Amino acid sequence: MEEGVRPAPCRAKGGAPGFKVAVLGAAGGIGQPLSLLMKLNPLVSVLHLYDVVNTPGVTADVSHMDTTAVVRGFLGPKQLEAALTGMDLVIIPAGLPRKPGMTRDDLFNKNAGIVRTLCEGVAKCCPNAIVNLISNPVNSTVPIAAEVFKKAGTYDPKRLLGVTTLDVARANTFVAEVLGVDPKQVSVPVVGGHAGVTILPLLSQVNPPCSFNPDEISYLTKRIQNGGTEVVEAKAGAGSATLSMAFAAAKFSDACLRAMRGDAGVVECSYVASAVTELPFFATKVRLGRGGAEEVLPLGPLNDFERAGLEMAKKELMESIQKGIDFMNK
Ligand SMILES: NC(=O)C1=CN([C@@H]2O[C@H](COP(=O)(O)OP(=O)(O)OC[C@H]3O[C@@H](n4cnc5c(N)ncnc54)[C@H](O)[C@@H]3O)[C@@H](O)[C@H]2O)C=CC1
Ligand SMILES: O=C([O-])CC(=O)C(=O)O
Repeated sequence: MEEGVRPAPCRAKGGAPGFKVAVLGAAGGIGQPLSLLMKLNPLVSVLHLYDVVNTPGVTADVSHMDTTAVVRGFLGPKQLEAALTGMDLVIIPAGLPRKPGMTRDDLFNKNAGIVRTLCEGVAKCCPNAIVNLISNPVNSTVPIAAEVFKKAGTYDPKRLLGVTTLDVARANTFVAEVLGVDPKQVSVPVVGGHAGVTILPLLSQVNPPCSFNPDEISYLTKRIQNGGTEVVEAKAGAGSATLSMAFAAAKFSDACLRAMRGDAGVVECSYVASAVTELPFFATKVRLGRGGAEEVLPLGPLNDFERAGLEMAKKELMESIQKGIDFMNK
């Protein structure tokens, strides 16, 4: 038998400056590459990896990367509180992914309870942490998290952010393909929510300014709205987007960390508590700051096609939000 790993005889000099970040669901399809990417982030000094399975292996593996962050693993509900205590940022990709033929809402029954439990842990152990919520259906899980925090008396709407960065990444990629340019040069605002018609790309507000013909608008809108389903079908039962999602989550979390450090002008799309429409939650551009979503930015001018899309998005979103709130108040 191989010898076990004994603790290193450290000459401790105190912790490196930086933020303490936890990934909940760290052993999953998103969790593993996301943990790797967070270990690469120089703004992270401590990285806690929590899951109900397999975290010892993932932790041992990621911890051997010679980057600054100190990595610790936590396994199962008994270790949730230790995983969360003292965290500045909590990223949550825990929960079931879709299989072909399912909608994101079909995940509600399994994932609502998982998100509730994990957010109860956040409220108890790191009530001031900023939360990046990835678990689907995001349109409902963010309202669930808000209700958990309200019940615990810790709710600050600025600190709860639903991650919709993958919609923006897809929009940038597909628009760049049509325009024949590098996706890095393209910025497409995607508003609304994170499922089907609630994903509303604002092609009239693409930066740098450009125009599309009706065929391009129809193709791009459908492809962006169906990006998740495109991956689910291509994976044919083996899950949903994991690598592009880990990339998108790492990008969004890095933006949160830079804003928490005090960088100015950090703006990302995110699904947050919002007064931009009559709905209590909505994704738009938000200005990130030390306290999270410091300012929710307005929608900007919409064309007729986008206004019609907004009405469809709001109808579906309203039901998903109410379903999340009802889950917590039944
Ligand atoms: N917001 C977005 O844009 C996207 C969201 N997602 C969602 O992210 C979630 C995760 O997707 P994958 O990583 O592909 O799934 P996965 O099944 O590969 O991994 C999920 C992980 O969560 C863990 N888990 C389950 N219950 C838990 C609990 N109570 N506490 C902690 N961990 C728990 C599992 O053990 C597993 O390791 C899904 O709900 C999926 O729909 C996926 C892609 C994009
Ligand atoms: O489609 C899914 O189920 C996963 C997801 O949210 C995405 O890839 O956008």
